[in-house]
Amino acid sequence: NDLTRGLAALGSAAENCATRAGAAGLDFARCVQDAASYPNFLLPRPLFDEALRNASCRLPGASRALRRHTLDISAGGSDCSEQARRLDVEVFREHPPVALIKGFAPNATCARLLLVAGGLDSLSPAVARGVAGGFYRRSSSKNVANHELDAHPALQSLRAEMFLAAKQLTGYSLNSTSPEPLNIAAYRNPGDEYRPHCDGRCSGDRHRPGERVATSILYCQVPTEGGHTTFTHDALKIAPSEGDLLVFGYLIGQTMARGEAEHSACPVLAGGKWIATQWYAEENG
Ligand SMILES: O=C(O)CCC(=O)C(=O)O
Ligand SMILES: [Fe+2]
Repeated sequence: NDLTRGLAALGSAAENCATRAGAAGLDFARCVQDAASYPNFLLPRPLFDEALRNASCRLPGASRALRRHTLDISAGGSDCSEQARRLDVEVFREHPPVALIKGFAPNATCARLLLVAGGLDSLSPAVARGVAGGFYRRSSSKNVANHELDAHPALQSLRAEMFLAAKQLTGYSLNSTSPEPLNIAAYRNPGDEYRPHCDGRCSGDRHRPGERVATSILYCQVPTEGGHTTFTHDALKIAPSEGDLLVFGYLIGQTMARGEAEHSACPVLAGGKWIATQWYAEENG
């Protein structure tokens, strides 16, 4: 029938376009749309997004950075000394930004964070779209309350540095006085994943003061196979190392991005993965 044919066409168009999308400038979503003459088959939008996302997960190798630069951040240490750090940054997209900071957090900081969170066994099935442990988000997670985090100088400065880095890499003014809690998430079983979604409102309309505009993901454990973070609409496939921090924003001028904000965690194929996600709200709320 039409749906089956449409899905097959989408799938192969997506594979095809994803392989070619390594070349800068190719609009992956547009390529798939044109090749599969979507929406002629009248496929629901989520199926289109699924096809894009599955193709981006199956891309051979990872995306290459457009450019690299260094970032100097200095968060006041617990002894009030200024500790300046110079970090290597890989930029994968300029607007809205997607950038990976290499070696952001040492192993010991991740270990401390996990200890404070109560260990991986204390996490509960993650909730997405109001459903826990569902098909949409197969992982487990937990929020670490701000007062728990702030009780540990190493974690307090970890977060201070996250905010500095996120501000500098996005250029947004972010609310650091009342941050959202840090979210710990683990993908422990083969097939665990987080299907394509947006962290904020990917509505394409004018942004509202004080709403969520950026995300950072600290990768504390990366799987040996699979589990990449992908940006569905431009076939970006990020392959971080342990300790790296991914920062991405979803504002285009004063407008909330749409497809550019959509991302996913590909299914873990081997090994385990755990991350710490910080969501950032704009300052004027
Ligand atoms: O696990 C990932 O790579 C993505 C996680 C994510 O999208 C989130 O925590 O909002
Ligand atoms: Fe997300």
